[in-house]
Amino acid sequence: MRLPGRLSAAIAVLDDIETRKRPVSEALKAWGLNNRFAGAGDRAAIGNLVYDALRRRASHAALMGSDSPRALVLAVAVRDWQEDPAALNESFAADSHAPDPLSEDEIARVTGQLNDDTPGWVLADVPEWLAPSLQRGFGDNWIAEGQDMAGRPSLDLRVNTLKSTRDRVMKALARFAPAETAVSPLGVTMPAGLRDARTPNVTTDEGYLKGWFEVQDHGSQIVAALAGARPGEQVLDLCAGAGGKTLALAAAMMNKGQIFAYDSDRNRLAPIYDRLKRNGARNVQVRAPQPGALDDLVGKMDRVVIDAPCTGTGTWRRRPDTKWKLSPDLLAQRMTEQAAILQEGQRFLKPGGTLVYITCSILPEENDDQVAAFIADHPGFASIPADALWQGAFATELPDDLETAHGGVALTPRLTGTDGFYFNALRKPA
Ligand SMILES: C[S@@+](CC[C@H](N)C(=O)[O-])C[C@H]1O[C@@H](n2cnc3c(N)ncnc32)[C@H](O)[C@@H]1O
Repeated sequence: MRLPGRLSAAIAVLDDIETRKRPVSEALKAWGLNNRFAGAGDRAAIGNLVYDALRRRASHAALMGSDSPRALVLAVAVRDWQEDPAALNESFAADSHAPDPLSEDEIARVTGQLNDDTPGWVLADVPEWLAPSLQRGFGDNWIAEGQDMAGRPSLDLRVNTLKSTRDRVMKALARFAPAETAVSPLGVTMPAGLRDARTPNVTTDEGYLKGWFEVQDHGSQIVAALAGARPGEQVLDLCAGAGGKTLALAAAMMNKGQIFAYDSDRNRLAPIYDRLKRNGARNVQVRAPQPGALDDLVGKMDRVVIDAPCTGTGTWRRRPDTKWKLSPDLLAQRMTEQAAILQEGQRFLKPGGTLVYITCSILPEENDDQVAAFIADHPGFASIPADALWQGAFATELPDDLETAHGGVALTPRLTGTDGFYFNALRKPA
């Protein structure tokens, strides 16, 4: 397929997402199944067009005067993929799978600029209702933060030190030109490509199958390292999910001590068993959800890690559709869950133990606000200074702009080139 056909396909996929309220991945998969002639390169390019359209949906739509799938895809082609509209129209004329040619009005719009009256939330490509919250969290930088959250993410890997080294992994993946991550000493990163670039398929690599590395965003690696789990400790991973953080904690503990991995959702927990095996993580006891599953751990843990359910606003680069689906009700629901899990998690700590609170959200309501409310309700708990944790984990100074008002650490695409993450470690009084 040439570009015109790929543009038509992206328009059809966006149309399907809108009319059938389908998740993006499902709509892309369905398109692939119905168009088996399309190769892997075509499918990747169409996926890139669709995701790019959703990443900057608000500003594309404002410029085009329409949020129709066609308007969004034409905006991606010109604004993001740097296609020249006249050249596009020439290629459309020569391709029977092409969309209709761009009209004069469309060309004028797509080559124009957003005017000075454009609202901040459009410039930031974020939902209008979240603008005050982002402004509160990021001050004058909130538009720049939003814009970077509308970019493409890198592909990051965490080297599993139970089985390999960074040098070995970098050599095994040399064909993808990997680089070392800026902060984590265990990370390997491959920058996002432009236009129709394909994301390297590392999970079919022999090294992956042998457990040498896991796919994990660099921000997730940083917060897992900041959690500070040490060999020999008793650690409860209360929201373990598929085990991304659990595996990092097991490696940091060098398989010594004990991690209890729990999640209230059996289905989310299910992949953890295979992952533990592949990673050679032997100090993890998975506790499936059932009444009393954690009763024996009350008051006994050195560390409780809460990788809390959240809005996922820090992962907008990867799942831009969720940006536009998020609602005030869903945010309120997550906040209620977070407060309850913090309350639940602290019960398992022994005196002097550490409560680690993590979200992949960039909203203050889910981050500093939760910590402030928890501390107000639990006198004696206090944040462990973030600079000391950072120094301990990475042997470098904590960059000033990463520290939050309540002693947490905030990571964002703009600040650290990672997904958005929040971290705060609270010590229980001894
Ligand atoms: C951010 S995800 C965890 C991701 C995982 N730690 C990782 O690194 O791959 C949050 C998890 O919290 C779980 N969860 C939600 N409410 C919970 C509760 N009350 N107790 C335990 N887990 C809960 C969800 O099922 C979800 O898997």
